[in-house]
Amino acid sequence: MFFLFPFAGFALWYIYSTFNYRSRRNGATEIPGPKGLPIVGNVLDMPKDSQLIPVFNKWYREYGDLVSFKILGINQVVLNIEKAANDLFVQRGNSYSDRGAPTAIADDTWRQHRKLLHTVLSAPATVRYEPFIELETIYTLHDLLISPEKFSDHLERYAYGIVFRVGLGRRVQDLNDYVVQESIMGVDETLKAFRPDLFACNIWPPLLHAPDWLVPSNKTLRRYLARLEGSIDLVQSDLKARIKNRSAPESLQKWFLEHMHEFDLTEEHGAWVFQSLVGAGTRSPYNAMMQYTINMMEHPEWQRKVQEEVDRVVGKDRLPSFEDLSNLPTVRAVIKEGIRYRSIVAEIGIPHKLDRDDFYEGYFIPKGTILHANYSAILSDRELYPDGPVYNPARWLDPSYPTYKEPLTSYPSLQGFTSFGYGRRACPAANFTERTLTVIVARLAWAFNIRKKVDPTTKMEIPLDIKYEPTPNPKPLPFPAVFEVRDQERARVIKVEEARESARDPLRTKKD
Ligand code: HEM
Repeated sequence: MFFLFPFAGFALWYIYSTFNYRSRRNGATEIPGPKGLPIVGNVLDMPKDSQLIPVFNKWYREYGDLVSFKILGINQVVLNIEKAANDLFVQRGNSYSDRGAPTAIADDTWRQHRKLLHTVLSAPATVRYEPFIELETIYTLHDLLISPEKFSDHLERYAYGIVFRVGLGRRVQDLNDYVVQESIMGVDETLKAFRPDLFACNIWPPLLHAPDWLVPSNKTLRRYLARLEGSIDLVQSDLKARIKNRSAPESLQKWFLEHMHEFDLTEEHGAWVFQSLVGAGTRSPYNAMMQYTINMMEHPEWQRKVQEEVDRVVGKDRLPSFEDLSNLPTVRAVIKEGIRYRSIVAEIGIPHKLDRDDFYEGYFIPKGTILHANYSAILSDRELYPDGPVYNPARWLDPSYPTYKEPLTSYPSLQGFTSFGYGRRACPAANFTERTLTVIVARLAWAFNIRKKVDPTTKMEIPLDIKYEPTPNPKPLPFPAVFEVRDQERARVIKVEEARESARDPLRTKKD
């Protein structure tokens, strides 16, 4: 009997909100979009096992710059042009900055979280961690030298290695680390929760209290949150024990615990902030490195250009370092274009939720609407990107393109780039990402040729057929690639550096 309550509640809410909506709209036009079915809306238009981008792009072609659809009575809007994303997410950021996902932090403390994130990820703060970052790159080059076929694991370990070392003062030796495994699970589940059609309680919060047999995603969500809390507790108590016995190395979380009085946050909040750093700060850089791998195989001419630049600036006898980055615009261009290209083929933004009724260009956008920036459309805009979806790093290096900016010692840069989001929810780590990605990519280009695998029977290169998971910020599904050290002298430099730097690693334990 009780299980009928959510249904009855839903029906009443649906009828009420339909009538209420008409009066609030006050004669304004509705944003055009595909007509859905009664009650369920456009649920059936959502592809269960593939990406949302093709659906959003099809609607863009059919309905225009702004498209609206509904999932179980909740309005959703897709923004297909930069102007609309800027006008709403940036100019009216006060009202368009909620997340609206069950795993997102929903209370008002997120503003304090942002303050903390901006403080710890600011340029001066991260410069302190450059030696740690270089150390992680050396481990990665060494891993790739020893077992190049596991390139995907090594690049993922780098992404985790950086955030765990800098953020939490933990070393990640491999992906089997328990806390890393829990984080990978956490990131996977969080990203699913940001899809408009998964996690029923995301769409209609009272369903969180429905029985599991009725809403199976509730069980998944509870299990995931419990595991996540367990791993956060583990990291936090481990760190506190090490602070107490004075063995804790420098890390952003240690810094927070020592400066907590400057923020209106508790220890638990702080722990969640650093969990969000792991959640948000591992998948995207890993994807960017995988995209670099794919692009170097698909565009060997750009691999040659990057290697020529790195060799000219750095030479053969030492690894590229942070001091070289301003002289490596091609490396930065290849990274930025890779992120743009990936956003076009595989990423929608993380949704923003509107917290009041609003009117925009004659349209009514009701309170509670979930808005998605369609990066694929925005980053292929013909005015800014004349050759649209083509992978072309020259657009950042050649004055004939509208995206070119000088001086090349600073540009291309990831600061303020669309792929990092908009307004108050924009990625706080563009600078941190820029530095951690540029140094690893410069070192990868210096050390390895990346090429397609050759079929031993036909002796022909195996063509790439890259597919992505069906979530926002998806991982590419496994694909083959060959990482080949460029020459034995470079292999020697990597081995020498690894031996020297790992001996100095403050997080090395006796059993390593
Ligand atoms: C290629 C690398 C990266 C890309 C493309 C990227 C992109 C994004 C995007 C699109 C958002 C959502 C923005 C919005 O809602 O409008 C975001 C949020 C966030 N990113 Fe990044 N990011 C990257 C790397 C990182 C790294 C390395 C870290 C941390 C070390 C990080 C930490 C965060 C955090 C904490 C948020 C949530 C902010 C909030 O909700 O208030 N990101 N990022």
